[in-house]
Amino acid sequence: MPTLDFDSFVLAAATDNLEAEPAAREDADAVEFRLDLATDPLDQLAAYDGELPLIVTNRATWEGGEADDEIRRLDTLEAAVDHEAVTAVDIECGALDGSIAAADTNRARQLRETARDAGIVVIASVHDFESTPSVDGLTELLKTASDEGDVGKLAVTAADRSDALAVLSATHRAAEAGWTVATMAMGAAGQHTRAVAPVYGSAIGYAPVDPEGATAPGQYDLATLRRLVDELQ
Ligand SMILES: O=C1C[C@@](O)(C(=O)O)C[C@@H](O)[C@@H]1O
Repeated sequence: MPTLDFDSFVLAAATDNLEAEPAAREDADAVEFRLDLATDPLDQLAAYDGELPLIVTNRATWEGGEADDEIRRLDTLEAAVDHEAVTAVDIECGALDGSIAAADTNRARQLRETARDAGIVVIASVHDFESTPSVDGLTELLKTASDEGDVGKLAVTAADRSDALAVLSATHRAAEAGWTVATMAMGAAGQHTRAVAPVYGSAIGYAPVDPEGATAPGQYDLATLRRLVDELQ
């Protein structure tokens, strides 16, 4: 099973069903397994014998996902990082930096250390499903996220081209500063950033394994994102 260091771009195929992994092999470098959307996620993991390394995500409801019990959410994530196919774990930045009052910050930090001890990359993520902050605001968020994780990930919602451009500018600034980041603007106005942000240094892109199963607004299908990224790089 290859491990990924995120020094070069990683295309993650998102799914709630690990049995679909063979369909992603041609275009993806990894699978993002969305535990919060999956049925029996730990059983699926135990049965996983696919080729692609896994990024495990158990997205909290307070960050746009479906995992609503914070203790159970982190327990499941901790059990998941034990699997040998797991190369990275996504932990919401708000759970790590204490900015979400309800989050069990200590647990999340403990999980981060457990993951690092096991050689697993920590992706500290921030999502904004409403809007796009200013370039300075985005840069600040990327700084915090990349301080908290090995990769700082930021997905915001673009209403127009200026928002999309702000995401690209902040990505460029972050890469120039030497931070490892992953960025994208969600929504139709931001769609092209999914292909273009990697040119400015974004280390991860996401597309659904099943085109009907998008995990965020504005995602391209997997083959399209692979082709666009490869052509622009
Ligand atoms: O954080 C991200 C990025 C994402 O929200 C996107 O916009 O493609 C998709 C999610 O599955 C993933 O966890």
